[in-house]
Amino acid sequence: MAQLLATLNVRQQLLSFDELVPDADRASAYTRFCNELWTRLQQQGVAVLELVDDEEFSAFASALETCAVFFGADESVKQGAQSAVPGEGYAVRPGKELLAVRLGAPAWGSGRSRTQHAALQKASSRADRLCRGLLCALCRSPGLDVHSGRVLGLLDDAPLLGQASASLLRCARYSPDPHAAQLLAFAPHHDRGVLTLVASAQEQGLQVQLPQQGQGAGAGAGAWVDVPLGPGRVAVLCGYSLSYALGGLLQPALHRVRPVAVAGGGSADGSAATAGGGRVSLAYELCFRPNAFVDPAAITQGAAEQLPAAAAAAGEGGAASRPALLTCALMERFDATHPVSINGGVRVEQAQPRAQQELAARRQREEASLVTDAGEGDQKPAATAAAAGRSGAQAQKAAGRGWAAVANGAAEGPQGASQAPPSDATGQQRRTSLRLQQQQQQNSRQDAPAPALTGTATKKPFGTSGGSSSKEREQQAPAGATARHDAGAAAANGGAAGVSAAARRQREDNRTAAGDEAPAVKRGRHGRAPATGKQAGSPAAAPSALSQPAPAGGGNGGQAEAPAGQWAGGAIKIIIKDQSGSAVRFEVKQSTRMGRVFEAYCSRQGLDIANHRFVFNECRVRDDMTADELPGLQDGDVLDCFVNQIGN
Ligand SMILES: O=C(O)CCC(=O)C(=O)O
Ligand SMILES: [Fe+2]
Repeated sequence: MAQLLATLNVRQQLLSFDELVPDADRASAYTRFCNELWTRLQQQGVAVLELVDDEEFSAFASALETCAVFFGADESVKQGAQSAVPGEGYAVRPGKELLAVRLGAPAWGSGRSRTQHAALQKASSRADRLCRGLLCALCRSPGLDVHSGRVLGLLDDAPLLGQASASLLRCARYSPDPHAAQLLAFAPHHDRGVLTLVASAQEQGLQVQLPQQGQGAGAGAGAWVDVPLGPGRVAVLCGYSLSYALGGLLQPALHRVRPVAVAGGGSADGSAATAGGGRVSLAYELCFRPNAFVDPAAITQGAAEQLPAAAAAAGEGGAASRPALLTCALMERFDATHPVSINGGVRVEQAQPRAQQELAARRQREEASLVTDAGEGDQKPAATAAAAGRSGAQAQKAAGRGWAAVANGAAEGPQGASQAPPSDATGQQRRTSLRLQQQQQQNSRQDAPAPALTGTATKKPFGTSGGSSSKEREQQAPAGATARHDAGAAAANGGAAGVSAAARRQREDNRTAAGDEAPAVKRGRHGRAPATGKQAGSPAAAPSALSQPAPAGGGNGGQAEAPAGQWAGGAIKIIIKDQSGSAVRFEVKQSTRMGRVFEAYCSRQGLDIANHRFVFNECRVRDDMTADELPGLQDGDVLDCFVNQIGN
């Protein structure tokens, strides 16, 4: 079968390699494997591994069965799969159900749930081992040729003793509903992690878009192709974190899931793999640990000779222009450049009644001292506009926060890594190209029936896909935005929380000014709303002016950057926007603790604050920060509110 030619036999060429004395033949077979893997990821965005007859696949197969049984169980069993570990648990999303498990996390539920948890842990552990082997192979490939420790050293130790790993196994059952078949089951997205392994008993469903940028871009660029799965096969996809770490030498794979008709009817054949109907899949996402220091320049230093040219071809300036970042800051960057969750806009369940009451009382007390007003925002996701319009200097400021975290002692860096804050001189160019890429991706999402992956890795084997499907609609992926999913976010961002915990401030500001009517939010340069004349160090910025309504759209002469003394007058207005574009405006003083603003915002919007995070200049804003601690915050600036979703 043609597809088999495109698969890589892992048993012979990867897993057994390290166990055997590498004679010359084996060594060259291994080198070929490494090269094939690298080339496929570069040219196709995906490699399909053949695990047939390999006991490795049995863990995946039994985990797929376990998932099918779980998804076929009644609600009480599913609701029992709740966990205190961030990002874990069971969730229902449009067109699918999801179950997420973190390697090393304590079991949830009891009885059968525990057995299921154990089976999923076992599959995670196998997948983790496989991912590490593949990562090692990529580093050893002639195409890259860097010491594998530079990348493997950014992962957490596995298994961790009594701790949940940053890596995550995400199980999905897609709806067997024929109406849902009109929609994409998983909208196009990048995975945020390092590598993702996908397994499914069904051959069809997963599709990848052939790279449009970088060395891999060639014939058929931008076309959607089927990734043939089924028993014994595992797809390997490059995630955002690896792409960043390698300075863009590999592009993150844009992939999606088309719904496929899978007959229900349970386990008449003795297999539960189709219980209840619908395609079942496993996606193991290997992630860097939250406090790892990802330094693309250090990682790719001295790599294969063709890399400088490849980096230039990657269109984003290569490793040199990618600042070294902690994983948690990298994840904020991911969120800011992938503002739309593929399951976006899902309101999370309300908190428990008692906790809710307490929260409400506290909010009432605090809200009395905050002025808010709702405004109509433009419908473009704020982070996209901000990311696209930000200057290199601003991006550098944002990157600098990663360094601040290092100073707080939460970070580690590879030996010999440069300790100077990196520059981001081409940030603007990179973001522009990113936006272009996103637009191109969006444009090409209407492709219809895709060719399957075939051929060898040494040539670009794919033709363009023809036609377009008017039936196909994407779920919740507005124009201009590349969708993301939030797997791994909680764990990775947990590092940010850890960084912040020590520094909680007690000084709070007390009262802010009286309310005013919300003007429509307009963005000026750098994605900012026009500054008003009463602030930003203008002569009018006197304390007495604080109790006056802010003139809407008043000018400061188009000044993009406020003078350093902008806080001298005391307060500015900021805007918080959610992913739908609706905006709420707040007036804050220098010493206002941002947590209070977020609580007031969530209270007003009926949101559970525990499930939301706030981002300014691509970096998460911690609750304990005061307004003047947000570098560059000016009157009219927009903070984005994102939903932390469970397991996807
Ligand atoms: O179900 C699949 O085939 C892929 C799922 C996926 O892309 C993900 O979980 O990130
Ligand atoms: Fe994915």
